[in-house]
Amino acid sequence: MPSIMVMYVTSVHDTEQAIGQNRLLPVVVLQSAADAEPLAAALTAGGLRSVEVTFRTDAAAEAIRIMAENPDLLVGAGTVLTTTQVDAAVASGAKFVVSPGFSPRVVNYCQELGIPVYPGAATATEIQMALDAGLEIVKFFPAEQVGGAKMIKALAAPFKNVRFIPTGGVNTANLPDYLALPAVFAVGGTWMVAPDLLAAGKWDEVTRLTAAAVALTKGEL
Ligand SMILES: O=C[C@H](O)COP(=O)(O)O
Ligand SMILES: CC(=O)C(=O)O
Repeated sequence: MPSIMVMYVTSVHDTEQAIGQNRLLPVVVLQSAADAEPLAAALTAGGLRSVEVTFRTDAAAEAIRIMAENPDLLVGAGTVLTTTQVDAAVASGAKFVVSPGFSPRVVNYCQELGIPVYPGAATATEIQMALDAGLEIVKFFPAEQVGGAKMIKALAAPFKNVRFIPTGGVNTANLPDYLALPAVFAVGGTWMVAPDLLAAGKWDEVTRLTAAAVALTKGEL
């Protein structure tokens, strides 16, 4: 095996620890890589250790590269739909890959590279596909629209070892419903990194919302 494999295998544990520590995964859509550094600083100041930067914009790869330089932040790539994007994410220093749905091609490729991958699985069939691929942590997207915390609770009954990262429509009002479920590994969302906040460079507000969300995960609010 190439030595790069050893590096990634080590990082599976580190990755899960970093995401699981906060149980919170901000989903970032950055229009400009120039915002990557202040955003990383704002998130870590709010107490977060992990972030997903989506390939929904052309700035993604460069933003990941810049944010990955922050030693306090574990940076992953989101909205990864192709193996070409996996390559771009890895080259930029992404430590994990997230997809909205289940693509055997993307999953297989990530596994070949040894980079942790969290594909979307929102039905029993998709969860079984993930299990067949040897995965037990999946994205659950779009969470609120497909049944929310109740749906996860129902799916967790037969799939006892599966853990979910619900994303889509989560906010401070429904966050506690998700966090109350042991099957929820972490909760994803944009509310602390809303596009209008990023566009306006409101980094203090990003930190405030992040800190409030982190406090919620700790049951402090
Ligand atoms: O994966 C990202 C989703 O689009 C989440 O967005 P949202 O938290 O604004 O619903
Ligand atoms: C929705 C999601 O998880 C993603 O875009 O990666």
